[in-house]
Amino acid sequence: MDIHSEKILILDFGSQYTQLIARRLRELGVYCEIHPCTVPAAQIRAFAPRGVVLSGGPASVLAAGSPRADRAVFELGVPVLGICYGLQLLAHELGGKVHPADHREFGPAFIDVKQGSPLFQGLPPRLDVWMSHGDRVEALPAGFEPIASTGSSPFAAVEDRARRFYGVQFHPEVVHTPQGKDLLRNFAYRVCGCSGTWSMRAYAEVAVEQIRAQVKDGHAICALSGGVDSAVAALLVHRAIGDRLRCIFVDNGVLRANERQQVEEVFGRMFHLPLVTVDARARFLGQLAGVTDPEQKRKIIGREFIGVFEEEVERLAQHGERAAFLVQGTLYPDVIESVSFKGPSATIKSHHNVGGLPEKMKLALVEPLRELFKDEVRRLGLELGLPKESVQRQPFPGPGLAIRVLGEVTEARLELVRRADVIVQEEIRAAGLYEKLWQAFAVLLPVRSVGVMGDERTYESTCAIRAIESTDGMTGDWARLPYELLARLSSRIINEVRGINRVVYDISSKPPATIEWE
Ligand SMILES: Nc1ncnc2c1ncn2[C@@H]1O[C@H](COP(=O)(O)OP(=O)(O)OP(=O)(O)O)[C@@H](O)[C@H]1O
Ligand SMILES: O=c1[nH]c(=O)c2[nH+]cn([C@@H]3O[C@H](COP(=O)(O)O)[C@@H](O)[C@H]3O)c2[nH]1
Ligand SMILES: NC(=O)CC[C@H](N)C(=O)O
Ligand SMILES: [Mg+2]
Repeated sequence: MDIHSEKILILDFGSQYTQLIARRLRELGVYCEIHPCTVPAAQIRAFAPRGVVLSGGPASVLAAGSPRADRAVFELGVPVLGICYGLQLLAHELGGKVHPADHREFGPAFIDVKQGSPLFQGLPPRLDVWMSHGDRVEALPAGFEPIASTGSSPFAAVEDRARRFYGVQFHPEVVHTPQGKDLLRNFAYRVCGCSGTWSMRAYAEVAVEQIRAQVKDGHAICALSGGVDSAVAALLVHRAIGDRLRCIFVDNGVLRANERQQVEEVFGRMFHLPLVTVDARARFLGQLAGVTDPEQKRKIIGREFIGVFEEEVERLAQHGERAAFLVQGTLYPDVIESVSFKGPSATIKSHHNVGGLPEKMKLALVEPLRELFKDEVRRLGLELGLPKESVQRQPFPGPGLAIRVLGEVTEARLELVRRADVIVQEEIRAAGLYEKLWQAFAVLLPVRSVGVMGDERTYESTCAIRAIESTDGMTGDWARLPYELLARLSSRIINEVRGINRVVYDISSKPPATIEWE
């Protein structure tokens, strides 16, 4: 079965919404990939798309050096949909005219649709849309006709039906264009001839076959954290190669309450995954002793993880098991971030990175989730029988509580944040908010303050609560938790966790703050 026979190529010109185009198409059961607009023609041909989408972008096609796609896209004989900058590029490249508009359009607008185009089939004659542009198309290339207009622009949507080229000035991929998904469905199904064969079930089958073909012999190791990504990757690989998989869970001493027991329970006893827990608490805490700098903490943890995995590979070798493969839960956003059209970005914090592992240990990578977004991984997890609690688990960073204990990481301070975190988890769940929030957790600050409890003076630690709404962790807003919930959190933590006498709520969004405090 080739679930990749219906593929759409998205060329990225730097729009903030490019990923949304991919999500919408995938929701429609159409496999697609985002590539930088600079991708060479040979690669485009090899990808063999059923259609191409040109994304929006911040540049103006009128500016010298603004991004272009290889002209081969227009010669593939497949449909093209230009969105915003993509439309302007179509017009500019094929002989039309683009100019800065007198009236820039930002925000909601409506378009009047000329009936008859496959792009608008089944849609009403007037549509609410979302605009965000300063340039506009003033003259169409030969062969093109307008198919929708706004009060201020006659070319809100255009087509060259013979060549199957389409362009829209608005953004069908954003939720503020309520029927945008129908338009994208029309493009994918009616214009490109896709039928929506991409599903998580089909994906799982194909992935399992591919893993079998890749891991023909030898063992594969997988660092299993109990998080969604590594769990789903491990389950897929286990399906493919059974007990040639060795999962390694590291108890690094900075886990949350009961985390080790839960992971062993779910993956060992429930899924019969061959799981080894390495008790490395002393090793990690020993190395972290006295360290307060966040980057240094992260680097130590990354290094110790690698050390533990190396020792495990060595131990397997002594038992005659040659580990030749490393399973990683790399997701599609991780992949696109490294190939994006946009330039390299500054290092904000070093995410503990198991990525340092393979080269050093000469293991081939098995990354069965490389094509998926987080919500797709969650659906795949359900498909593979992972319990709902595991699938909906909020992300938990590899460096664990070490980066949620600001200042020195000691057993005593870890215990404070652990106990506060249990209360946060309980109350957030009880309020029915766990799945709505990207993350909610407690942070122990290196600050003591004066309080009065039972007529006694206290001078104890401060705990901050972080609750964040986000779709991908890249940006986020602090959650407007109900006051009653905040009150309960504060009173429970202060009453139940001896050593904390003050609770504060973090009201910073990302950016400019980050989600974790270190
Ligand atoms: N305690 C641990 N033991 C073994 N491997 C770990 C541990 N913590 C993290 N890892 C490895 O680091 C990788 C990255 O961690 P990350 O938190 O990004 O992913 P995850 O834990 O699988 O999913 P989630 O993002 O939902 O927490 C994990 O996929 C896992 O391979
Ligand atoms: O596996 C991980 N290793 C790390 O080193 C790491 N640091 C942050 N995070 C998680 O990533 C998301 C974004 O976090 P920040 O806004 O703090 O950068 C949030 O979801 C964080 O919990 C990590 N995950
Ligand atoms: N959102 C976009 O693609 C904008 C395209 C172009 N930069 C303009 O302002 O018109
Ligand atoms: Mg994790």
